[in-house]
Amino acid sequence: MTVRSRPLSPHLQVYRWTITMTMSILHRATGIANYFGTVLLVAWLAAAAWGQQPLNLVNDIYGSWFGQLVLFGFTWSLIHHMLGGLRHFVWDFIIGMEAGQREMLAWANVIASVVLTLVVWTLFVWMA
Ligand code: HEM
Repeated sequence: MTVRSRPLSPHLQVYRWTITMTMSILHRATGIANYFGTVLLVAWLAAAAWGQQPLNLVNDIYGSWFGQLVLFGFTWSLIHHMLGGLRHFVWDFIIGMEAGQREMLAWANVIASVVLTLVVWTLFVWMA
């Protein structure tokens, strides 16, 4: 029996890496991060309902440099994911799908997520 060489589907390494590919992965990654971040929010609310001592403990943990780093990341993840969701909403109207527009929307998502996260933390954490 002769073995015919079949066409191979292109491997991931064949593709040129694009910002839209990165955003696709980031959207799912931030979605997963949002699940874990929501657990942190629930833990804080549960501690508050439990009493002053558990609340102080959670506040101390969240107020540490590591806690602040995680909360900053969670804020960025939420905002980045929300803006990504709005990007999908825009696409639902078949707008912003052309070459160039996709990249522009992707960069706008990245830049706006960083700017908005800094605005939220400046107003509600650093200046509060
Ligand atoms: C804590 C809040 C949220 C959590 C835990 C969450 C979680 C997730 C996860 C895990 C995915 C990936 C699903 C998959 O790829 O199979 C996802 C996708 C998605 N999320 Fe969220 N999400 C949250 C908030 C939001 C918000 C606020 C928006 C809109 C403003 C949004 C819009 C979307 C959209 C449109 C997709 C689908 C994207 C696609 O089709 O590729 N999400 N979300």
